Amino acid sequence: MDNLIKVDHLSTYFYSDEGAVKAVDDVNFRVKAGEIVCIVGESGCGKSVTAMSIMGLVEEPGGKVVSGKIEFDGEDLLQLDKNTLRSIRGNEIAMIFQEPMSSLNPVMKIGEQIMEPLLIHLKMSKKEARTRAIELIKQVGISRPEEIADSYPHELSGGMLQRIMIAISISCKPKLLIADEPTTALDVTIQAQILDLLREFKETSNMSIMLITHDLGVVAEMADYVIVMYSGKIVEEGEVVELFERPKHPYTRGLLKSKPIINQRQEELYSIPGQVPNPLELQESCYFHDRCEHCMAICQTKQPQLQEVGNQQKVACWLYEEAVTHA
Ligand SMILES: Nc1ncnc2c1ncn2[C@@H]1O[C@H](COP(=O)(O)OP(=O)(O)OP(=O)(O)O)[C@@H](O)[C@H]1O
Repeated sequence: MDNLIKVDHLSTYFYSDEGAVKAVDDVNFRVKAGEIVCIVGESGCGKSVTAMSIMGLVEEPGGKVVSGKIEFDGEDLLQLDKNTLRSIRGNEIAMIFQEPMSSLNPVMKIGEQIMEPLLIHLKMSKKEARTRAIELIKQVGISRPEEIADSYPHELSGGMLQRIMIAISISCKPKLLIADEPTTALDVTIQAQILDLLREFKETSNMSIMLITHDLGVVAEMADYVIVMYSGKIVEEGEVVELFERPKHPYTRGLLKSKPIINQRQEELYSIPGQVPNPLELQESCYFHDRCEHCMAICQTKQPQLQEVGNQQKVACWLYEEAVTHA
């Protein structure tokens, strides 16, 4: 499969009086055509900022993509002017956010909001766009589409609004859909329906999806490939089955251990001890060392690099250094 997007040495920082936060720090990954890549990790590890960097939504002077390349369909998005990037955004690359309410315009009818990208990017006439908007509402599983098209966002439930966001995001048949915690605010049944919908579109249109989540249940169900982030860095990545069956990084293992198991009564859910380090106080060390039960002397003074440990799995952890150097 070809790479649709290739992110190389991406670093995005935020600046404040207290210093620079390396929200994304030298991150490399690929998303192939028709593949679902999940980015997983606790809050604050850089998942959303990775997505915002791809979308060109990191705003200076507070934040800045300080280095790297984001090759999409052979072009470096970071080198494009604002207008070209805007024409790619919402058209070839679309994004769904966690809170549909904050992405929709409260005073504009649903139908008009779905029509907008069709008018702008696909240059449809108003009549064509309206017909297509109604089709899209139907396609995301909402009945009475005409009535819904003439409603305002506050008249719809959270699950319906997220379906509308999906309708908007797929309206121009994007090659890449970035979904940032698209189901976190929804109850489990609706969550499953929304995930099914995303998978269905991926399968029928060969769209690639970059799915950001902290929920390993969602990862297990959706991902082809998984990227685990911690404190702005990728600490492990691999094919979903491999990563779930043979997790290497103690952080990944901790995340998996804290995942509830279906049909099994658990007295108390495990949680990784400690907290994500303050991004302003990161030292030259493995950032996970003070939460890690396998911490060695080297982990406290030197940062491990991401290395291949077989079967396309990569890990940044000193525990595997020997296996790597003797391989
Ligand atoms: N606009 C901003 N200004 C300053 N710092 C920011 C900004 N946006 C993100 N950050 C910082 O960048 C780091 C990474 O944040 P990011 O939102 O990418 O995390 P995340 O993994 O997506 O977490 P969550 O699941 O909570 O969204 C955090 O330390 C965060 O505080």
